[in-house]
Amino acid sequence: MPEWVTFAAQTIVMSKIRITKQFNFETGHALFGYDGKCRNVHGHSYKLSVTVIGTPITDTNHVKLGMVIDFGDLKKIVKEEIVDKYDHATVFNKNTPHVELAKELTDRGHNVILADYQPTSENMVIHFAEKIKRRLPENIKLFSLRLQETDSSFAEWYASDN
Ligand SMILES: Nc1nc2c(c(=O)[nH]1)N=C([C@H](O)[C@H](O)COP(=O)(O)OP(=O)(O)OP(=O)(O)O)CN2
Ligand SMILES: [Zn+2]
Repeated sequence: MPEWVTFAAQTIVMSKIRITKQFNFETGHALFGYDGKCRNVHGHSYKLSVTVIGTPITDTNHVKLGMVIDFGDLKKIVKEEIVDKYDHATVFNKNTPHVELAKELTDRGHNVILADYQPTSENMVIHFAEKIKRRLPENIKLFSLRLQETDSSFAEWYASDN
């Protein structure tokens, strides 16, 4: 085997790599008790960036050779846990009188999510981190999440901070 091939293989074995996939979903929410316009029911085109970290597979017989995780497998997890649930749903804090509004909307056939927290981007990104972490294979770690509410506003979760 030429020397450069050995060198390349050794370099790949040693490297931890971060993989990011981005998602979009449209979700309504209201911040009960908030002292601004976001106390009203309104919506956002949320953008979620999911970054995981791991070592690319080196087994030459593995169908996922060279991948930390197949982007498609990461997409399946995030779609099932978050996008498919939150897209075109409205999130309310179930610990507030908004629970009545939520019930009325649900009874009328609307897609409502009752959260156990105020649905700020901070709390939503914490919740999403827990949901994604539970679905990742043992050897792949959630590195960070970035949840963007508007062009100028986003919240980030980093494993290293928590
Ligand atoms: N720390 C947080 N502050 C606010 C949140 C939040 O989740 N965390 N959420 C809201 C509103 O839901 C909404 O996102 C408004 O955000 P804001 O950036 O203020 O949006 P604007 O369009 O008013 O801001 P521009 O600067 O005009 O883009 C409020 N605060
Ligand atoms: Zn908002």
